[in-house]
Amino acid sequence: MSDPLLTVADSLKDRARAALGSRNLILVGLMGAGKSSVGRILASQLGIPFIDSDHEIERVSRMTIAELFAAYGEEEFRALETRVIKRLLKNGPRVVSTGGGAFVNERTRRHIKKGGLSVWLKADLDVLWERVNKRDTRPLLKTENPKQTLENLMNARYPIYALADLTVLSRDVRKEIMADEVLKAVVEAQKESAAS
Ligand SMILES: Nc1ncnc2c1ncn2[C@@H]1O[C@H](COP(=O)(O)OP(=O)(O)OP(=O)(O)O)[C@@H](O)[C@H]1O
Ligand SMILES: O=C(O)C1=C[C@@H](O)[C@@H](O)[C@H](O)C1
Ligand SMILES: [Mg+2]
Repeated sequence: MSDPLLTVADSLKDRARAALGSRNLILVGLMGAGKSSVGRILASQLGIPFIDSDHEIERVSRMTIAELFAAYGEEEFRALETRVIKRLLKNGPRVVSTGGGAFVNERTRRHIKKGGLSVWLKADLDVLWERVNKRDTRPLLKTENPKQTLENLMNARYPIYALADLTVLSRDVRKEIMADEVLKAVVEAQKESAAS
């Protein structure tokens, strides 16, 4: 006999995959929200490719994000990020995890809105801080008081991230559970748009 729990999980993946069609699933949100790690799980569950825009930027430039910021400054980095994300979204369906500032940039946001379904992984300050303070690779957090900087970024960016199509609360639960919550949100959104 088939395991009823497995059947439910399979049908969630299948329903989310069907709801997505040829659209990309694009994760946005602050550093540490889980875009890269949850994105990878989502892609494997949906059976579609996963791409992380920060990794792609590092691959094409053959520099780290920190080196790019140091050598060219944030403005040049954002221009490169816009171009890379525009290209990544051309061949859906894919799961695309974006850098923390991507959706805040108006041009990049336009490409994301056009390129698929955007999901904001929203987390509170303590969850984010617990996750990001373990590594010092993030140039924007190289300040006197990085936790305060993170809070300032939250205040400035949360109203913009809220423009994403869907919002999923990123909590301190396993990444697989977070991925399931994203799949459920995708299915629910599809049901709502079919009903309207
Ligand atoms: N649900 C979770 N539970 C526990 N740890 C998590 C969870 N999600 C992410 N993490 C951990 O938090 C850290 C940051 O996650 P991740 O790199 O996925 O975030 P991000 O949103 O891609 O950040 P960035 O914008 O800096 O790339 C990683 O060490 C990851 O393993
Ligand atoms: O929040 C941000 O603006 C950033 C987040 C990272 O993903 C990188 O894209 C870069 O460090 C900038
Ligand atoms: Mg990431």
